[in-house]
Amino acid sequence: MLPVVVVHGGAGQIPNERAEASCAGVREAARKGYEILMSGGSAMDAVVEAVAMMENNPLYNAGRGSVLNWKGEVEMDALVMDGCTLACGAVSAVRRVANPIYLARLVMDKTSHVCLTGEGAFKFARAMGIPEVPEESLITEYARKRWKDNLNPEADHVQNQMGKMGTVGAVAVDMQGNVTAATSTGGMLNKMEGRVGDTPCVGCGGYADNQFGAVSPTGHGEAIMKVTLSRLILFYMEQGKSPEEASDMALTFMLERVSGLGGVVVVNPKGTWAARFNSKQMAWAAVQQEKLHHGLYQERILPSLYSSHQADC
Ligand SMILES: NC(=O)C[C@H](N)C(=O)O
Repeated sequence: MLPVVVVHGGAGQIPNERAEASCAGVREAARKGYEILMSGGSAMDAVVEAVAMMENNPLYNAGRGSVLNWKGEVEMDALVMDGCTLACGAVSAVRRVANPIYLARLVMDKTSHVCLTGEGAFKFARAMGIPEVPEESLITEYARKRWKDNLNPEADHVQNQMGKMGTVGAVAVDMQGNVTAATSTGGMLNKMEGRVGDTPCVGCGGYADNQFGAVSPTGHGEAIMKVTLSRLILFYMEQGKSPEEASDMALTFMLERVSGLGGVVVVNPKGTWAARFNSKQMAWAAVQQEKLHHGLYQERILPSLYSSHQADC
């Protein structure tokens, strides 16, 4: 088994002026995760720290830089999962915390629950000593401008969300062969207040099981939930598919069945990994055997957003 960390910075179409920095951010996060693994750290520490680093980077739609809901507020979702025990922790629609991924991990470690939401999640953060941050500190000029532009009811929210910036996520395999997944997001641009996306839903916004592997997805949350994307990929892997084949099959199914756009990072317990997407771009990076791999564009074209498949019911 070969330890590895694979991270993504969201599926979509990244504006040219943000592309380079988005790619640099995922590379930095993957290196950070890998350093943790190489110093004997756990796969859980590696994915949580890689994701926290991207939450702190205002370029991504997670933590600082999150997109705004229709009222102009930040509500964030996050999930962690440990493939050794199937322990998982999540928060949804949480406000005024800098790193929802740390809070998700605390839900896993310190409670008997899997997911805490809204005000309850925020109160739990305070009880755990996580400081309250002003909402303003999470909001960037860029996010506010996009929110304003999209107040127009005619705006295509799914297309706009997918078009500009993304959720962050990571998967890893450590030296003990444990696999983990972590995902964090501000959700969909101009979403309704209280909207919960795929990210905190186990099997949708991430999954990890030492028997099969781990997945962290990004993309249109409602579509991801309808096909339980993360678990579907692991189901295909359980049937003998490689991480790449399983990802492509599941992403194609999501596109054809519910017109869903998105991308995933995936590992199996041996350390075979994949970063695949059916959107135009997804910033991703992986480190294994001291080698950094990274990308932004499709290498091999999957059915893309430009071929509009609609399932007939
Ligand atoms: N860009 C994203 O990945 C959004 C996230 N999956 C959500 O729907 O909340």
